[in-house]
Amino acid sequence: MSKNNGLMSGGPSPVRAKVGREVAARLGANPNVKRVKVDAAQMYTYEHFLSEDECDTLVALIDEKARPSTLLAVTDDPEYRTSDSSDLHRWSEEVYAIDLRIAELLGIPEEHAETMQGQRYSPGQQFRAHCDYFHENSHYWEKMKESGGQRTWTAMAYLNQVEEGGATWFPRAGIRFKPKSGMLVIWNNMAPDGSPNYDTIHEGMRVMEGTKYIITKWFREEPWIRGPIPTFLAAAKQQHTDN
Ligand SMILES: O=C(O)CCC(=O)C(=O)O
Ligand SMILES: [Fe+2]
Repeated sequence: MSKNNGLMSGGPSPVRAKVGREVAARLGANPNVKRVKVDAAQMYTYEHFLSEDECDTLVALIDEKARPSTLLAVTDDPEYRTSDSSDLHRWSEEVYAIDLRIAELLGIPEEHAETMQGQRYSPGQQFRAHCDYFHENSHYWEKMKESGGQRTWTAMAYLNQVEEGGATWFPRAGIRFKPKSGMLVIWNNMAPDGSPNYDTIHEGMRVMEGTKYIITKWFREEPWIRGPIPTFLAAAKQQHTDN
């Protein structure tokens, strides 16, 4: 029986189950990565994954391009997601380098990742409880299927310390992360059998004081980028792999 909220978000999948095992094995072998002690989901942290300089650069890029955040799901609650988002320029030197590092850390091809998104929360702003995976009975699923299918893993990094509030809370898994500059939190949105894991439901809690900045990267089960990546970047990628 898949663990979901009764809405039947999706069933088991051998492909997603395999990604779950492979990424977990890779993260488990990395001495910088800590497994979070929860049973309900595969969840990890990597402290100081981003340097202070990288965090500052990303904060500036988010400020440059911020627009009100959007939602795929329909909700009557105007307070559901009140943050600002910004789609970071994937092929810019700074963003691409971080993109690659995250993909290599997880061992998922970079092409499977959506464009990195930045989020900014001012005091009073929040992102209420939600799951990152797509509901496969929803109106948007057909479209998502064409662009890489289900979201499997999430990697999210805090770019600054927040004076008060703004923790990421997983109420069913029973864990809460306080924003810590440069820390990456990684989790598998799928259960071991590859079905959506409702226990990964989480909330970006209301910021009380200060501004919260994060980046989020969602990985799909299939390539999200269909075309070839720009050739000058392919060269950069080669160099990166050689180092
Ligand atoms: O702001 C947070 O702590 C969580 C953000 C989040 O869940 C998301 O962007 O999907
Ligand atoms: Fe989320």
